[in-house]
Amino acid sequence: MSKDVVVDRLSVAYVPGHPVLRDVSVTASPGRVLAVTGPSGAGKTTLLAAMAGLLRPTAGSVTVGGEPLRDRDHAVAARVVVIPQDNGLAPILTAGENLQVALVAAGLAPADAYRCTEENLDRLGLAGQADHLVEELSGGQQQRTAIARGLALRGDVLLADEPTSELDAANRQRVLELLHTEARRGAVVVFATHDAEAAAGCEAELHLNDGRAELVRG
Ligand SMILES: Nc1ncnc2c1ncn2[C@@H]1O[C@H](COP(=O)(O)OP(=O)(O)OP(=O)(O)O)[C@@H](O)[C@H]1O
Repeated sequence: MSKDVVVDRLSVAYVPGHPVLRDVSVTASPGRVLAVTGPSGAGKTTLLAAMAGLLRPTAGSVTVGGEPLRDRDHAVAARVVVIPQDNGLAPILTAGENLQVALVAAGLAPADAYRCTEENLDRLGLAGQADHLVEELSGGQQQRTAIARGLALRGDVLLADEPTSELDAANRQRVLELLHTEARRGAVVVFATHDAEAAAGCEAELHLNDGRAELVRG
């Protein structure tokens, strides 16, 4: 069965009566990259959080493979991987340990987790940083570590929140190519971005403005 992520007439409010997403509908499909664009505060992070099972809708639903998402545990079981805007790295661990811990927690044997960590740090140009504590990494290196961790988990759905915001031109290009590679292996890929050119390179683009959505392409 195709594992579409279907957002259907979704509304989300942090404060009752003040929705930050209103009646948003969009379908993200395997093999395609959906960019979520819109000004600061438009609701991009909120939409990704709802698609990750992190926020409960006030109305409407998010379904993955036809099943309404109940919570984050359900989303993890449905292999929905998140690369958060703040990177979500454990600062007391090294870059490598941040991947290994996540991979072992996801069920990999330690030897496989070690190999997968090396491979994915290398894909992000971080082979030399595996043993560095997160606090010893630059902002861009931290962001690439979080992306390496997200890719290593090989989700069926990959949700990335502004994954290129801290990157130089070469690394931005590298990360965009990797996101499209994830889609080519059959994942659903959704990323929030302020980068109009990156969004234009995606199969679909959803533009949010003040919580309302318009599918501008796809
Ligand atoms: N935890 C929260 N509690 C209350 N309001 C929140 C919370 N998180 C976000 N908001 C509000 O929801 C709205 C949408 O925020 P969101 O972070 O989804 O926007 P965004 O499009 O991702 O912005 P940016 O591009 O700046 O990251 C904003 O008005 C924000 O102030």
